[in-house]
Amino acid sequence: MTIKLLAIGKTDSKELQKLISIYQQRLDHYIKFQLEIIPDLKKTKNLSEDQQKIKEGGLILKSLSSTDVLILLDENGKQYSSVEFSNYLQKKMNSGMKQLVFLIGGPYGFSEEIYKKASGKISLSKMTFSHQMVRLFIVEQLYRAFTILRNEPYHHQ
Ligand SMILES: C[S@@+](CC[C@H](N)C(=O)[O-])C[C@H]1O[C@@H](n2cnc3c(N)ncnc32)[C@H](O)[C@@H]1O
Repeated sequence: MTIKLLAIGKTDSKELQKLISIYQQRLDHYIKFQLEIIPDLKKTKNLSEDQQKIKEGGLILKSLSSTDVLILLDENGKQYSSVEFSNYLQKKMNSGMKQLVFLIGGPYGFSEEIYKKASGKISLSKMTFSHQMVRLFIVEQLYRAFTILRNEPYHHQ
Protein backbone atom coordinates (compact mmCIF):
# COMPACT_ATOMS: atom_id res chain seq x y z
CA MET A 1 0.00 0.00 0.00
CA THR A 2 1.11 3.56 -0.64
CA ILE A 3 -0.09 6.66 1.17
CA LYS A 4 -0.80 9.99 -0.48
CA LEU A 5 -1.51 13.21 1.39
CA LEU A 6 -3.47 15.55 -0.83
CA ALA A 7 -3.66 19.22 0.14
CA ILE A 8 -4.70 22.47 -1.44
CA GLY A 9 -2.30 25.39 -1.83
CA LYS A 10 1.41 25.82 -1.19
CA THR A 11 2.74 26.15 2.36
CA ASP A 12 3.85 29.77 2.72
CA SER A 13 5.88 29.15 5.83
CA LYS A 14 9.42 27.86 5.28
CA GLU A 15 9.60 26.71 8.91
CA LEU A 16 6.45 24.62 8.55
CA GLN A 17 7.66 23.21 5.23
CA LYS A 18 10.95 22.22 6.86
CA LEU A 19 9.20 20.32 9.66
CA ILE A 20 6.87 18.59 7.19
CA SER A 21 9.92 17.49 5.15
CA ILE A 22 11.57 16.01 8.25
CA TYR A 23 8.59 13.73 8.93
CA GLN A 24 8.20 12.97 5.22
CA GLN A 25 11.80 11.71 5.14
CA ARG A 26 11.25 9.67 8.30
CA LEU A 27 8.09 8.14 6.83
CA ASP A 28 10.02 7.04 3.73
CA HIS A 29 11.68 4.35 5.88
CA TYR A 30 8.32 2.65 6.41
CA ILE A 31 6.08 3.25 3.42
CA LYS A 32 5.91 4.87 0.01
CA PHE A 33 4.51 8.28 0.87
CA GLN A 34 3.74 11.25 -1.35
CA LEU A 35 2.55 14.76 -0.54
CA GLU A 36 0.66 16.20 -3.49
CA ILE A 37 -0.34 19.84 -3.56
CA ILE A 38 -3.27 20.99 -5.66
CA PRO A 39 -2.57 24.63 -6.64
CA ASP A 40 -4.77 27.29 -5.04
CA LEU A 41 -7.68 28.43 -7.19
CA LYS A 42 -7.06 31.68 -9.04
CA LYS A 43 -9.57 34.52 -9.45
CA THR A 44 -11.74 33.49 -6.50
CA LYS A 45 -12.97 37.04 -5.76
CA ASN A 46 -16.32 36.54 -7.49
CA LEU A 47 -16.85 32.97 -6.26
CA SER A 48 -19.03 32.08 -3.28
CA GLU A 49 -17.64 29.66 -0.67
CA ASP A 50 -19.76 26.87 -2.18
CA GLN A 51 -18.58 27.63 -5.72
CA GLN A 52 -14.98 27.58 -4.50
CA LYS A 53 -15.48 24.21 -2.77
CA ILE A 54 -17.10 22.76 -5.91
CA LYS A 55 -14.19 23.95 -8.08
CA GLU A 56 -11.63 22.58 -5.65
CA GLY A 57 -13.62 19.34 -5.53
CA GLY A 58 -13.34 18.98 -9.30
CA LEU A 59 -9.54 19.32 -9.11
CA ILE A 60 -9.39 16.83 -6.24
CA LEU A 61 -11.43 14.24 -8.16
CA LYS A 62 -9.14 14.67 -11.18
CA SER A 63 -6.10 13.79 -9.10
CA LEU A 64 -7.63 10.57 -7.72
CA SER A 65 -7.35 7.23 -9.47
CA SER A 66 -10.25 4.78 -9.56
CA THR A 67 -8.75 2.43 -6.94
CA ASP A 68 -7.78 5.12 -4.42
CA VAL A 69 -9.44 4.94 -1.02
CA LEU A 70 -10.21 8.51 0.04
CA ILE A 71 -10.19 9.54 3.71
CA LEU A 72 -11.01 13.12 4.66
CA LEU A 73 -9.27 14.97 7.46
CA ASP A 74 -12.22 16.75 8.99
CA GLU A 75 -12.76 18.15 12.46
CA ASN A 76 -16.14 16.38 12.58
CA GLY A 77 -14.66 12.99 11.74
CA LYS A 78 -13.86 9.99 13.94
CA GLN A 79 -11.18 10.51 16.55
CA TYR A 80 -8.44 7.95 17.24
CA SER A 81 -5.68 7.65 19.78
CA SER A 82 -2.25 7.23 18.17
CA VAL A 83 -2.29 3.50 18.97
CA GLU A 84 -5.79 3.15 17.48
CA PHE A 85 -4.63 5.04 14.40
CA SER A 86 -1.67 2.67 13.99
CA ASN A 87 -4.09 -0.30 14.12
CA TYR A 88 -6.33 1.46 11.60
CA LEU A 89 -3.38 1.77 9.20
CA GLN A 90 -2.38 -1.86 9.74
CA LYS A 91 -5.92 -2.97 8.82
CA LYS A 92 -5.81 -0.84 5.65
CA MET A 93 -2.46 -2.40 4.71
CA ASN A 94 -3.83 -5.90 5.37
CA SER A 95 -6.84 -5.21 3.16
CA GLY A 96 -4.65 -5.22 0.05
CA MET A 97 -5.71 -1.79 -1.14
CA LYS A 98 -3.32 0.02 -3.48
CA GLN A 99 -3.37 3.59 -2.26
CA LEU A 100 -4.80 5.33 0.79
CA VAL A 101 -5.36 9.04 0.22
CA PHE A 102 -5.74 11.49 3.11
CA LEU A 103 -7.27 14.75 1.98
CA ILE A 104 -6.94 18.15 3.68
CA GLY A 105 -9.61 20.62 2.62
CA GLY A 106 -9.24 24.24 1.64
CA PRO A 107 -10.30 27.22 3.80
CA TYR A 108 -14.01 26.29 3.60
CA GLY A 109 -13.71 22.50 3.84
CA PHE A 110 -15.11 20.03 1.28
CA SER A 111 -17.88 20.04 -1.33
CA GLU A 112 -20.81 17.59 -1.06
CA GLU A 113 -19.35 15.64 -3.99
CA ILE A 114 -16.13 15.03 -2.04
CA TYR A 115 -18.04 13.97 1.09
CA LYS A 116 -19.93 11.44 -1.05
CA LYS A 117 -16.75 10.10 -2.64
CA ALA A 118 -14.95 9.61 0.70
CA SER A 119 -14.80 6.28 2.54
CA GLY A 120 -14.24 7.90 5.94
CA LYS A 121 -13.48 11.02 7.96
CA ILE A 122 -10.76 11.39 10.58
CA SER A 123 -10.57 14.22 13.09
CA LEU A 124 -7.27 15.18 14.72
CA SER A 125 -9.09 17.26 17.34
CA LYS A 126 -12.45 18.92 17.91
CA MET A 127 -10.64 22.19 17.35
CA THR A 128 -10.18 23.59 13.87
CA PHE A 129 -6.62 23.99 12.64
CA SER A 130 -5.33 25.83 9.58
CA HIS A 131 -5.00 23.57 6.55
CA GLN A 132 -1.26 24.29 6.67
CA MET A 133 -0.85 23.07 10.25
CA VAL A 134 -2.85 19.90 9.57
CA ARG A 135 -0.20 18.79 7.05
CA LEU A 136 2.42 18.73 9.79
CA PHE A 137 0.14 17.05 12.35
CA ILE A 138 -0.88 14.22 10.02
CA VAL A 139 2.66 13.45 8.77
CA GLU A 140 3.85 13.31 12.38
CA GLN A 141 0.93 11.01 13.33
CA LEU A 142 1.64 8.76 10.34
CA TYR A 143 5.29 8.53 11.37
CA ARG A 144 4.26 7.86 14.98
CA ALA A 145 1.86 5.13 13.83
CA PHE A 146 4.61 3.26 11.97
CA THR A 147 6.98 3.46 14.93
CA ILE A 148 4.18 1.98 17.09
CA LEU A 149 3.61 -0.85 14.59
CA ARG A 150 7.38 -1.59 14.61
CA ASN A 151 7.67 -1.33 18.41
CA GLU A 152 10.21 1.46 18.05
CA PRO A 153 10.88 3.80 20.99
CA TYR A 154 9.22 7.02 19.74
CA HIS A 155 5.73 6.78 21.19
CA HIS A 156 5.23 6.58 24.96
CA GLN A 157 1.81 5.78 26.37
C1 LIG B 1 -9.49 25.80 8.00
S1 LIG B 1 -10.02 24.18 7.88
C2 LIG B 1 -11.65 24.33 7.20
C3 LIG B 1 -12.66 24.43 8.27
C4 LIG B 1 -14.07 24.44 7.82
N1 LIG B 1 -14.90 24.79 8.94
C5 LIG B 1 -14.63 23.12 7.31
O1 LIG B 1 -15.84 23.12 7.08
O2 LIG B 1 -13.94 22.12 7.13
C6 LIG B 1 -9.16 23.54 6.51
C7 LIG B 1 -8.98 22.04 6.51
O3 LIG B 1 -8.08 21.66 7.53
C8 LIG B 1 -8.40 20.35 7.98
N2 LIG B 1 -8.65 20.39 9.44
C9 LIG B 1 -8.75 21.49 10.23
N3 LIG B 1 -8.94 21.13 11.50
C10 LIG B 1 -8.93 19.77 11.53
C11 LIG B 1 -9.06 18.80 12.58
N4 LIG B 1 -9.25 19.15 13.83
N5 LIG B 1 -9.01 17.49 12.24
C12 LIG B 1 -8.81 17.12 10.97
N6 LIG B 1 -8.66 17.98 9.94
C13 LIG B 1 -8.72 19.30 10.23
C14 LIG B 1 -9.62 19.90 7.20
O4 LIG B 1 -9.20 19.10 6.12
C15 LIG B 1 -10.22 21.20 6.73
O5 LIG B 1 -10.97 21.04 5.56
